[in-house]
Amino acid sequence: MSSFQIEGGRRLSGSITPQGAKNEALQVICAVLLTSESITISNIPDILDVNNLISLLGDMGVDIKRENANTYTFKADKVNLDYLQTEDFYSKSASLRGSVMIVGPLVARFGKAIIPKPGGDKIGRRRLDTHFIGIQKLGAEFHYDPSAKRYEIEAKKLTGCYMLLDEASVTGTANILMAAVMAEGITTIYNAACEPYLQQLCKMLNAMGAKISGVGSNLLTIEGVTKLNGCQHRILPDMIEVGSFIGMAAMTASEITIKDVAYNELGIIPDSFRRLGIQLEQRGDDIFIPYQKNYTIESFIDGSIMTIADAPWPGLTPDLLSVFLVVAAKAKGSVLIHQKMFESRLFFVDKLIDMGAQIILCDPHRATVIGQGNHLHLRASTMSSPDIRAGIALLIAALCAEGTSTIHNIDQIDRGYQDIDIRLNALGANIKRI
Ligand SMILES: CC(=O)N[C@H]1[C@@H](OP(=O)(O)OP(=O)(O)OC[C@H]2O[C@@H](n3ccc(=O)[nH]c3=O)[C@H](O)[C@@H]2O)O[C@H](CO)[C@@H](O)[C@@H]1O
Ligand SMILES: C=C(OP(=O)(O)O)C(=O)O
Repeated sequence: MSSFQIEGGRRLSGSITPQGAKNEALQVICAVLLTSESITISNIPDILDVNNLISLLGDMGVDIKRENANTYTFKADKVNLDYLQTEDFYSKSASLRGSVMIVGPLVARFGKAIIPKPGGDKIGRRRLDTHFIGIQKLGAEFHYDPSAKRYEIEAKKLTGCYMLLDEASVTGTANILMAAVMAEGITTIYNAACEPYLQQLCKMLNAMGAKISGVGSNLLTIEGVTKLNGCQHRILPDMIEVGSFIGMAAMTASEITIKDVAYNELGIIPDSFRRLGIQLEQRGDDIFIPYQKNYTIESFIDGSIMTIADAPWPGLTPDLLSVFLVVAAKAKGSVLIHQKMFESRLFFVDKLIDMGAQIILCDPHRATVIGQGNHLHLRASTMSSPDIRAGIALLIAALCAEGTSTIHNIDQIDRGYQDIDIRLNALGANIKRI
């Protein structure tokens, strides 16, 4: 397994363009299973998770043509359902979380799906109840085989209904939506997740002939159709990458421009960084982050200590809290980072503490960061990346530290960040892949 060797203490400068969004790519690539016609998707990021899903679809018999580096055409006219019974399918689909979203399309189109317990980050319990209860409500039957860790789903017919989701699960909403587009009658999904990537999925499905209304809200109404057709779709820039670059620029006192960020789709992300005292300017569809000698965390209006917490969209995405946490260590002032959704995502703070950051892990969900401003001199360290977002946070810390750090297990970073070493080296970083 590869590692990164990072010589810290360099300022970055120049422009960087975010890749296409990983979490949108995983949704819309699964949606190609809903039709036998061709679907062309552009701005697909060249990252491990997405490539694994594309290869899984190829093994299932989907015809895949790579038009250029980031554009693919998919044609699912000969899906081999027998492949779902194989060991190969089991091990490949178990390795990534996004694969669970093949269930909705397969049940909608073929009345049957098999899926192992999916992979993805080990960041706490990650239940799938919302997915399965929703698809069950449409008329599917579920069996979970605990010894094989495998779900089998079958439906003779799917029928639309009203459902109130027990939580606004992102992949759960996507899965149910993809099952419902070809169910008979009307499905109403209340407490639906509504983040931009899900809106993108809705737009793509509507372009394929689906009838979804309420897009962007937490109440989706779907009028079932009997058949969907091909379409063309472009994936949004990755907002988690955009946020990671904002944090990286601030912590390394760099001046950079992040190009073509789809600013209007970033929700509360820019303002949340501003609350840490980080200046950023919208310039057209770019974000300019000026050189800042230091940045000071705001207090709440009543003078109490700032909290940065995640919440379902349009709240702050949980996937950026690790970045907020590391960046706060070099701010002036204190902040409570409250990771409400996942219970094992903050343990990496031990590594930051080893490097010299002042952080108290209050419990698995909360960490208090006492920012040291320019008094913080992080020491280089050797560490291992426990998950994708802790991985990028450690990389940011290493870029800021004095000396040469090593990060092992960088597959976890490659899972979500395309050629991150090459792209950051182009800004002046010194990262070696070893
Ligand atoms: C492949 C993909 O797209 N992964 C994303 C997707 O995962 P995923 O779709 O798996 O995450 P879910 O939205 O289902 O929820 C994640 C966790 O948050 C909890 N929860 C969820 C909703 C809610 O209203 N309250 C609540 O506490 C759930 O219990 C669960 O433990 O959405 C997560 C939440 O944005 C992101 O971190 C993941 O990067
Ligand atoms: C948790 C994440 O991914 P996944 O859901 O694929 O594990 C993430 O992208 O931060």
